[in-house]
Amino acid sequence: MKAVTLGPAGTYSHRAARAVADDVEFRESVSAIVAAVADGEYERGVVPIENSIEGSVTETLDALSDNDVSVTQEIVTPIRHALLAQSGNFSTVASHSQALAQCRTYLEAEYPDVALEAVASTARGVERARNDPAVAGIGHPDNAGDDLEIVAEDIQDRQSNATRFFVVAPPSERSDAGGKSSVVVYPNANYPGLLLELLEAFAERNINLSRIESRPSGDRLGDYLFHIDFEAGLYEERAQEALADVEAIAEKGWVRRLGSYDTRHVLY
Ligand SMILES: O=C(O)C(=O)Cc1ccccc1
Repeated sequence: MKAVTLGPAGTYSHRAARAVADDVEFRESVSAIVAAVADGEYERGVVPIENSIEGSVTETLDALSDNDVSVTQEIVTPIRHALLAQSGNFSTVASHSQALAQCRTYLEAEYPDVALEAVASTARGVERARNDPAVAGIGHPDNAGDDLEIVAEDIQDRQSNATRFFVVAPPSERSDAGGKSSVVVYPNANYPGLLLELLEAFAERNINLSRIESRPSGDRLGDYLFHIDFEAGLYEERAQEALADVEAIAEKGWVRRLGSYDTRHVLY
């Protein structure tokens, strides 16, 4: 199976993608990965959706509402960041914006004067460090190779740092089987109690929500769509009933069923 994920080689996304495919290719942005799967170029894509320290990856949420894809699995992995450089003497730290944010307190305490540079991925930051002695990268310690020093390990601000990835697939792969499901809801309406009604559709059927995120629709200020993850499979009657209610509430907008899936924990 051929999968596409965030590159170059060595990103956390790459490590997660290896658990689902033997053949992994790369793109430089989450939107490009989801679009490549929607276009049928790849059978699977692996994208970060949420981190335990930094929260949602908004680019992923937006790509999921803008493209017709399904979610076939979620992968949860621990994230342990290392600082990699040619020596301890550097003036810039380059990494993915999420990695820089996950190490914010450490960097402020240990390197208050360095410049922070957000690049497309952690592996891209490590590549910057490999090419420039004034730059350090933050990434998985395996990226050090023979030419970079591991200046510090486990530099994330909390010891427990986990990221959740979605495995995305073409819409034809959408499944109703699985312990969890994800939907995107655009009510295209705004009245007191709208969100309460959406939540009641699940609460009344004893369906636990594991996440709800609002994202601006992009059409006008104050207009939102909602990303909802819940702990039931779409094959279950209670889930079908809840979504029938949600669809009625969103009659002026739309509901996108990303599908049902199971969770896989990947350690590396
Ligand atoms: O840049 C990477 O390595 C990614 O895969 C994105 C990311 C960044 C920080 C934590 C988890 C995933």
